Amino acid sequence: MGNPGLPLDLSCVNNVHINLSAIQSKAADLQNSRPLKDEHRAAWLLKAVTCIDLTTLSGDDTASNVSRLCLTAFRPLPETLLNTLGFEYSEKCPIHTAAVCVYPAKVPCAVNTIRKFGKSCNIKVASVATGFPSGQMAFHTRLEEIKDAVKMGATEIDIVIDRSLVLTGQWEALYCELKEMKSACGSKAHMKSILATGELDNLTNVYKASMIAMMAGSDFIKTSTGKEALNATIPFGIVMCRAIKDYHMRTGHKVGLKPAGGIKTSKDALAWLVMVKEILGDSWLTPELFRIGASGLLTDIEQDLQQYVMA
Ligand SMILES: O=C[C@H](O)COP(=O)(O)O
Repeated sequence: MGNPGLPLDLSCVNNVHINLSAIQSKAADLQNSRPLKDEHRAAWLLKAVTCIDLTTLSGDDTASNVSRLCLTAFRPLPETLLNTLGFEYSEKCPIHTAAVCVYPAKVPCAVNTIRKFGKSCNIKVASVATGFPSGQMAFHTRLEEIKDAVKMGATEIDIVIDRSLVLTGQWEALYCELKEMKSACGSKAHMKSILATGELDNLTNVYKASMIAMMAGSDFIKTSTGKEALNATIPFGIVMCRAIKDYHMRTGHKVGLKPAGGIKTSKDALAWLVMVKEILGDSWLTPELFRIGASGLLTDIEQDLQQYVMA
């Protein structure tokens, strides 16, 4: 299922150098590109909603706030607002977030709530794993955490990579760890690999870690945990999209992108959608290939849509 991966080929990473100023200038071009036409803004914001992995990853998470999160995933916008925009919540339930994302201990609660209220929507339950957010746990413990989350019903596992393997150039060791993690996910769960880009020192490492993660079978590559000092930025996104494009050209396989961490405004969300459209094309703008991991984005999208309908 998903990305089968490739045998390790270090030639994909050995002679790579990513030019920081070229990426910064691409990011500036994207920022200065023509704003979205007003008549398309609502459609893009609704698209963003359907691509959200609605997240709660707090030390004080409880069963009730996880259940509430699942209900919000099921009905992310007020019904009146949706109706004004020409949509409705129906049996087929077209407007819902792609997934909820929680700690492993909260997977049973999320699975039960989604089963009860949102089954027809196919909202996925994603669990972070492998010692999130630091990844600094014994390897066997990290693998067990994946297996437990899958057993409890998570169908997407957001693993964190061991950043020390990137910082010391141990690409083969990183590949081997990720291969074992992918196999711990089994045939039913997708693996999303969190690179923690803000801790990888430079953009060349971001490209290399992206490539290794895809070769090892990651179904998505994800920027950040939301806990690093520097989280999802457009320059990181550009480099990851270029790696995804190179991997696609080489294998024909489409790997997804998940920016996460600090994405809080509709403007941020639209910037990511525009960047993905520009580099990877429209076919990546679906929940199968693009997610936004966010705990606090929906409120701003709702306010933006309210203003849009009042204008
Ligand atoms: O994986 C998702 C992130 O943890 C969400 O980060 P955030 O709380 O900054 O939106």
